Amino acid sequence: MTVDSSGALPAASVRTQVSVPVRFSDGWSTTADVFTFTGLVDGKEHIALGLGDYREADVPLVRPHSECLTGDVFGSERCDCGPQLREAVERIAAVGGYLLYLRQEGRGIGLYAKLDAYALQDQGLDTYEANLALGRGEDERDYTAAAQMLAALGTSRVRLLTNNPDKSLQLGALGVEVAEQVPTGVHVSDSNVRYLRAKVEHTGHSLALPA
Ligand SMILES: Nc1nc2c(ncn2[C@@H]2O[C@H](COP(=O)(O)OP(=O)(O)OP(=O)(O)O)[C@@H](O)[C@H]2O)c(=O)[nH]1
Ligand SMILES: [Zn+2]
Repeated sequence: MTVDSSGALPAASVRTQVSVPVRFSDGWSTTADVFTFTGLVDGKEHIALGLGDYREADVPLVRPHSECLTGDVFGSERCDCGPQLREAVERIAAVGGYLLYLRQEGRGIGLYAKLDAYALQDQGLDTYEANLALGRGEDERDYTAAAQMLAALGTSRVRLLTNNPDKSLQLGALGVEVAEQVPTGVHVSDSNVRYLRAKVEHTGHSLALPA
């Protein structure tokens, strides 16, 4: 986590706000206000989507979603990212809030390293062991930029849409008041069940999986 010596979050501000019509392949559609930022600590091009009546929401529903090119864009079934993203956009639009699309591919190790980790998983390592075998952390994500984005959007209190306790802990430590951690659905398949089980065992994700 990155805060200055006074413990304050470095200031960021909204750079651009632009309206984008969104339509998923199943036909469901909405309009999102897409926000870009200046001053984010890691210099990455994270975006926020304002969905539904986000301006009016008392405590907005917020999902910090880590980028997964294979799952979000190509529909890979090795993970649950694509269905979680689809679910999150609709649920947030229903009540008002933000989807933070964070450029933290591969839990922060990047796309090529994630694919290297997949190759190691095919030899028997689990998703966390594979990162370590590559000389990387199990999970290298830092949510300072996410906290900056929320501050820039004028949001200090959120309902956090996640099963990942580390997202709540880190954002809480960065000054975001997490009024509630709201679980996402469990999108389990034969292809991703090992990956989901490893999340429960290694990082305490709140996921009810079949025995
Ligand atoms: N290193 C690595 N990253 C993976 C693997 N499978 C998926 N990912 C990445 O894991 C991240 C998943 O992020 P999120 O969808 O925010 O999921 P999460 O941290 O489990 O938390 P919630 O979904 O909010 O409960 C994405 O960045 C994916 O690219 C893997 O096998 N190895
Ligand atoms: Zn994924």
